[in-house]
Amino acid sequence: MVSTFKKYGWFFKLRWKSYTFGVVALIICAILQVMNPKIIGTVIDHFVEGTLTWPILLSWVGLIVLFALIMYALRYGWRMALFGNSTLIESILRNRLFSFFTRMDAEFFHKYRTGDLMAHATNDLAAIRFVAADGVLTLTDALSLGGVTLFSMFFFIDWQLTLAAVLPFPILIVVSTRLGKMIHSRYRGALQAFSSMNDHVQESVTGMKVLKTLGEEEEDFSAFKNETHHVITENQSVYKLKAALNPSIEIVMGLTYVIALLVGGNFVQIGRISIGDLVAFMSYIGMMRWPLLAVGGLINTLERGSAAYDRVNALLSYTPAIVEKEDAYQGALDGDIIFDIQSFTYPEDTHSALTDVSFTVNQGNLLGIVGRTGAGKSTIYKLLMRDYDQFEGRVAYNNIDIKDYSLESLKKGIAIVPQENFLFSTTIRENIRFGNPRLSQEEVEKYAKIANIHEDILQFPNGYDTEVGERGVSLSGGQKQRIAIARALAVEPECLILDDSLSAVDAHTEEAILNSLKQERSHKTTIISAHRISSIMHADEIIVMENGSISERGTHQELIHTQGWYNDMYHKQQLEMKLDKEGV
Ligand SMILES: Nc1ncnc2c1ncn2[C@@H]1O[C@H](COP(=O)(O)OP(=O)(O)OP(=O)(O)O)[C@@H](O)[C@H]1O
Repeated sequence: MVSTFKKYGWFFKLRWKSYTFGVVALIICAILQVMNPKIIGTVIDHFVEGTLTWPILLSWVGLIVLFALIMYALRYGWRMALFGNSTLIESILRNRLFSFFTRMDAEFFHKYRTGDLMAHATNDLAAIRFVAADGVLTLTDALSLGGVTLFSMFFFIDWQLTLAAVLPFPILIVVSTRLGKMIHSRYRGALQAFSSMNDHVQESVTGMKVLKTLGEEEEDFSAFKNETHHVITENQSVYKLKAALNPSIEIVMGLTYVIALLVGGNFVQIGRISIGDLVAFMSYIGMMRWPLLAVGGLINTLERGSAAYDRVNALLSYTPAIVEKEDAYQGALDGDIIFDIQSFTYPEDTHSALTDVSFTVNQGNLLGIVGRTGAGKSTIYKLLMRDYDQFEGRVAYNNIDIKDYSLESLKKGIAIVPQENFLFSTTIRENIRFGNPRLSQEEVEKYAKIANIHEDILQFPNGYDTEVGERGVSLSGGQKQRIAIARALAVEPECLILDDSLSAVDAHTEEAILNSLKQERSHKTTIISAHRISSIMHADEIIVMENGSISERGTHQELIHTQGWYNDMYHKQQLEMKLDKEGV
């Protein structure tokens, strides 16, 4: 219990004023609450002794009403204080987690599944919030109400009677601690099951089109039912223990009542305590029920919060493989690119993805990369962007090692249009100026024109204000690609990489885009990879990749005069185009 609250220490320090107010208010409430049985006992004794008068009765009732009003105000106060804090800790951690996600590298997202990360950001944070409010509230309430009640029983009624009545309480402490530990370990299992089910939902919804095309809905649904069943059984095992906790408290309470009645009745007979005292004592035992019951609830809340906190913390302590050097070069990235890799192997892979790949791209030049799928084209881009560090060799811009640059300079200097492009659920304008939100409409249009998408956008119902993404218009693959190109151009990158990003546009549009790119980016470097030779044939240099190595290199003219893969591919594609035109 202490260890759980220790984890939250930083937050309690941050909000110490409201926590102090909340805790003090709870304690005052507890003190006022234990006054009532004592007042009732006193009134009963007046009644038994025949000394009860209207003024006495009214003054005691007036006191009860006054206490009730004060308690109302205090309860309102502590609720506001504690629950306000709990939403704050949730939002602090949520922001921390989100900014952490945005800083993570490719390896991190390769390692963690999206569903897991979603479960951290929702379920875990809710459990943490619960501790910061309900946990603190229950602990303070249980301790103060239980403590003040025991104190009153001990000092205001009879200490021997109190000792006799609380004899069964240690049993309860042992039972609840044991069950608490078991609940903790089972709860971890339940969280993991939920996380895995979350993954399934996320993957199935994202891949619904594929599922339907392959007619796999039934199989996927039955796999999902298994996962749900697993979540249910894991949670049931938690509830079984929780269910055992409450009845054991009832047994202890019953025992306490029996002892209090036997011993207390005897004390009344021998004149040690009054009848009013015995009635007050019985009420106090009733008041002990909530603190004792709360212990069970508290264990549960704390275990959940603690498990969730550990999971979020473990995630936040992930150290990215890509770390910026202390005195990293902050200047803009420019100049020639030197790519000289002797070998690169993906983490957790055994065979090398790139072997002896060397090339230089002079500033302002266009490099074309072609090759079969899986040949290593995208891997080159990942190293050019410093997604991975553990390669043998060197990557440099303007003769400065890529590892010496600040991550910000790299981010600003390189823009990639990946094969699978992604548009955000917002307007086309916002998508284009995503990396540069201050762009004016004229500038946005300029980049849309270079990417040859301006005319298409004007045809949409709301022009640049048209929403895209899940709730917006459906765009063709080629339109998506061109908007993604405009978005990359809008950051005016020193190095623009088009990773097979013209595959869905027709040959005529492709030519137009390449021509405008050549004009607009004559002083900046562009790298294009494509399956279609026409996309890169005008490049200053073309390299052909095969199995992670360069198999051919040169200009288009040079390559079509060698008897290699490039030449074969070029002629094959020329023939296909010719047949297409002839409508064969
Ligand atoms: N994250 C990764 N972990 C391990 N291996 C990977 C990873 N990404 C790619 N690979 C492997 O590296 C090799 C090169 O892949 P890469 O994506 O660079 O090929 P590509 O030429 O871009 O192919 P395509 O034209 O189909 O995109 C492939 O064998 C691929 O399976």
